[in-house]
Amino acid sequence: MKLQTLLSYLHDFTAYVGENPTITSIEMDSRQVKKGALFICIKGFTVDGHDFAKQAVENGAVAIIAERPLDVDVPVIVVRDSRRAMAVLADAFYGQPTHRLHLIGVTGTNGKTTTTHIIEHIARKANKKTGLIGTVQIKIGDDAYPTQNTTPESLLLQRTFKQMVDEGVDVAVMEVSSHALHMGRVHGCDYDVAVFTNLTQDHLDYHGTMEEYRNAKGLLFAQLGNRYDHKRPKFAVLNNDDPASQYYKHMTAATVITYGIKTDSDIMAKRIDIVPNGMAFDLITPHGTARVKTKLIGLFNVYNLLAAVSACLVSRIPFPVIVEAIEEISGVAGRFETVDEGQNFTVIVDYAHTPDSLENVLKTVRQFARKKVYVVVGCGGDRDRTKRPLMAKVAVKYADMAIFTSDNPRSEEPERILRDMEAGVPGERYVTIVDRKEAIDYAVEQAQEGDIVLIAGKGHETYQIIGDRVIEFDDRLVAREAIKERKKTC
Ligand SMILES: CC(=O)N[C@H]1[C@@H](OP(=O)(O)OP(=O)(O)OC[C@H]2O[C@@H](n3ccc(=O)[nH]c3=O)[C@H](O)[C@@H]2O)O[C@H](CO)[C@@H](O)[C@@H]1O[C@H](C)C(=O)N[C@@H](C)C(=O)N[C@H](CCC(=O)O)C(=O)O
Ligand SMILES: Nc1ncnc2c1ncn2[C@@H]1O[C@H](COP(=O)(O)OP(=O)(O)OP(=O)(O)O)[C@@H](O)[C@H]1O
Repeated sequence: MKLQTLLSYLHDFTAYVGENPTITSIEMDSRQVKKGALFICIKGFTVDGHDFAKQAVENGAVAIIAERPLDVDVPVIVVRDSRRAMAVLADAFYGQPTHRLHLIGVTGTNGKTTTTHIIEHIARKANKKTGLIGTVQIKIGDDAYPTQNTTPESLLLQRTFKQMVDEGVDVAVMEVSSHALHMGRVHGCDYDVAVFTNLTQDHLDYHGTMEEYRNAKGLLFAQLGNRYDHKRPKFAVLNNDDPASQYYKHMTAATVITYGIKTDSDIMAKRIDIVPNGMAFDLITPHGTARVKTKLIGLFNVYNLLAAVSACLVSRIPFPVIVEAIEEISGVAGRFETVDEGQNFTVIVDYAHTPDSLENVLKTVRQFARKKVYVVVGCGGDRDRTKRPLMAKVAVKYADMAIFTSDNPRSEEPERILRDMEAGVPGERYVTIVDRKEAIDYAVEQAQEGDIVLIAGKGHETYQIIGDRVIEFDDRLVAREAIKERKKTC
């Protein structure tokens, strides 16, 4: 594609005089640049891409997008916000792939991964070829690819959508983080359905206030009428039991479909019961009503199921197919995943890493706990500090024994993170063990017949970030080993 053609998609840049080279690729990392590339300088959080423009040119870049003029021998196009410009250019360069996909975006503090996996499962049951983008992985059909972010940067995102189109995907479902919405990573995406799960405290280190956080999520539902933004969705699927939905309802131009348990909604769950190995509830929709049984556990998962059902119904998946699919779905990796080595107590690994998700998961554990509940929990470093005392409070409130430990301390001193947690529970009973493996071992050693050990915070993750080291660490494997060890010594 010619540079000038590509630039015609941008409406906010400083015109340049010079050559009109053919662009054969777009890159944001100078190390990936090959001959013919358009290099986009992104001001990062750790380094500034503008500093790598010369290296990009040496590697073959034929034009540069930047936020300021640069002294290089190729055309430099100056834009106000290169991250947002990148999203528009990537969308154009890859042939606006989301126009050719049925795209479902899921946002909310908790439940994005679970809801997207349920939607993927239902769509597959309806014989659709699916694509999935989220925290755990990127999937195209049965092929899985690792990913770093919940919502990737726009270049990877649009490249992935293009691959999905090429491989015949019909339904693409993705998690849309508030960071991605705020940074413009999803600009250019043409959503058919936008889903909201819930809004509770998280990411205030980035967004500052709950209002800003709510507004960032709202961008998924808004029609801002600006070519930089993603198109408005056709349907907005909103959790009627969450107050933030009222705000999104008023700001969206999409057709609103609501779901809920407490508030009268288009799609509802009633008569929710805990049954052996799962739950049963009446699923009430405009397309039919059925008593469904699911292997998923916890009221929060009823919400996730309702969100997914609503998205699938507006995506014209038949009700009977949805019901059949729900009954089959087992859990999502690291979400309420049990570790079973035949021991006489229960060990659950869960990704709960916000006060609200920890509370939900502990309430669920409490519902079926016959004896003591142990929780092993920590908080991430370099992330929202205000969550720490709140998570400690929740742990102490619902568990018989809370064991505070390290999550991913990143560049922070682990002891300092733990002190922040402890500040939330003065005078309460808890144990602090900095080393996560030792903390898990301790909980497993303490557990007696019928007890439940919940290991919270890292779920599916297979690593731990301590300082600048990324070490192999999987709560499920560590717990499994601890249980085996315990059995040997018993
Ligand atoms: C704060 C943030 O969003 N950071 C993201 C960002 O990293 P960064 O800005 O630090 O990038 P950088 O490393 O400083 O580099 C700046 C630029 O210089 C370029 N560069 C760098 C070195 C070089 O030699 N040459 C070169 O060209 C880089 O390619 C980049 O374009 O760009 C990276 C590449 O795309 C992202 O992986 C990274 O996300 C990190 C991992 C992250 O944790 N982000 C969080 C805040 C986030 O986005 N989270 C949300 C949701 C989480 C949730 O819901 O729980 C998410 O969607 O993941
Ligand atoms: N609807 C929900 N409401 C509250 N808590 C939930 C809900 N669904 C899941 N959870 C809890 O939150 C944890 C994370 O769930 P999930 O991975 O589906 O959310 P997420 O939005 O993708 O999180 P993240 O963006 O941080 O990856 C689960 O392990 C569970 O404890």
